[in-house]
Amino acid sequence: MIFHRRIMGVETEYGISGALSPEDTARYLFRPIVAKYSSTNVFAPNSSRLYLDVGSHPEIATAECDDLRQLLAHEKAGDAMLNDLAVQAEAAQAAEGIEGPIYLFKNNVDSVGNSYGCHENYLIGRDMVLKTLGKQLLPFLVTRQLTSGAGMLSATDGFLVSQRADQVWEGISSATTRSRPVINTRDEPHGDSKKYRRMHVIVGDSNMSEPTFLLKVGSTLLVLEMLEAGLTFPDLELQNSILDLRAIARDRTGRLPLQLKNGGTITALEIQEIFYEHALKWFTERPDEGTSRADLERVLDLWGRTLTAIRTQDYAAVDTEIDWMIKLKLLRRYADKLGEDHPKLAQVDLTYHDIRPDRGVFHLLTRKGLAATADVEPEMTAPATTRATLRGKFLAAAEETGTPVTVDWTHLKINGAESVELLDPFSTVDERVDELIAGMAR
Ligand SMILES: Nc1ncnc2c1ncn2[C@@H]1O[C@H](COP(=O)(O)OP(=O)(O)OP(=O)(O)O)[C@@H](O)[C@H]1O
Ligand SMILES: [Mg+2]
Repeated sequence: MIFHRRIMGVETEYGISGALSPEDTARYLFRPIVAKYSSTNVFAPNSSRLYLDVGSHPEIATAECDDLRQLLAHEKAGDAMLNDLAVQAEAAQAAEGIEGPIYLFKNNVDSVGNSYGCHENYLIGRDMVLKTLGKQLLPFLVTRQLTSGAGMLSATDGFLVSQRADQVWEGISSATTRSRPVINTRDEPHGDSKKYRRMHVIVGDSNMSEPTFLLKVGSTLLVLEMLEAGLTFPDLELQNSILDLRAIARDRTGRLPLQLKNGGTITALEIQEIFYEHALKWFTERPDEGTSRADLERVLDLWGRTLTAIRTQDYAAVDTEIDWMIKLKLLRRYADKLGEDHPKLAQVDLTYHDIRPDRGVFHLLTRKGLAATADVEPEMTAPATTRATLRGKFLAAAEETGTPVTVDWTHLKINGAESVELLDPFSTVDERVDELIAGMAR
């Protein structure tokens, strides 16, 4: 089965810091949520999930989206919601005499080396053997950091293209996400398990740059479609994906030879170029469904320009669009002024990811025209084109009528009554939900 219109969602974990310990800061952050819902694990009005997992990293999992731009709008809504909570928490702390800013970082590694994720979820058909698909996808995902990494200064190895490259330990695994595979095959479809699977990609970096986010997810959507369509690719299986992942992060030229399983070598840049060339052709054949042609065209355009920039080692054509190149350029400016070893560089590396619009370095670069945007506004209402709209309506009605309810990705329930199960993430109408809502109004 080929999903031209595909359900997808992105989970983003944020780093937190403030005057208090991360645990205490997170407690302040979630105070308004706990006051309203008596829980730190809730669904927001736009149908996304907001929660505090172990390790005090606030997380937003976007609602089910079926369009690339919509997904970015929901991802941005996550930033906006958490930023609001941080502003409130700062005020609450100040009122209690605890002075100092609260920072939320959309990055993937903290100053002591703990890592937290940005997971992508893609719906695929039950007929796909996830292990086989994963094997074909792995070379793409291992090398995708060249276009989509967020970049970081490592204490020992200089500038790395990706934050997550050193944090992933396995290729494909069904164990918990804590073993950090590139692809997690845990069978939790959040939908009809006879029809669907949910592919859980763990290897990506969180992106500050909107064009980079669109390229990261958009290129993956195109590659997934091509694999579902059974297009034949050369055998790109790598002998040692995880070592390669680390090596690629350290090689901005993309030219390091990687060992192929079936003999011979290939470079990361060549792997991306193969997928890109196939995608160009696929784009002319695929039906115009799901993400718009205009948006996919932009993805392909940026993908091609980025690969050219890496091939020529002249980043100028994309260094306002690709996260790691935007950051590298900025760090070089500081290094020229202050020297390579100046502590300010690590601080800039971190504050690049500060989500506060009036303070974060990335946002500053945007205002100066040094980082491009995709002109997408945060979306505070549920996606109208997926199951998320049903959850959104249900939550809105519950709020309006003061009805206590419990929801998750596949269930809507008025407390004390039977729950309604929504197994089709593509479905936007359901009489049972209408009845539940009508029942509330009575
Ligand atoms: N059928 C589906 N196919 C693809 N993605 C889906 C589907 N249903 C839900 N999603 C998305 O999957 C994500 C699930 O996020 P959540 O944080 O709850 O992940 P999880 O892997 O189930 O749990 P956890 O992070 O707690 O381990 C959301 O972004 C959601 O939009
Ligand atoms: Mg999650």
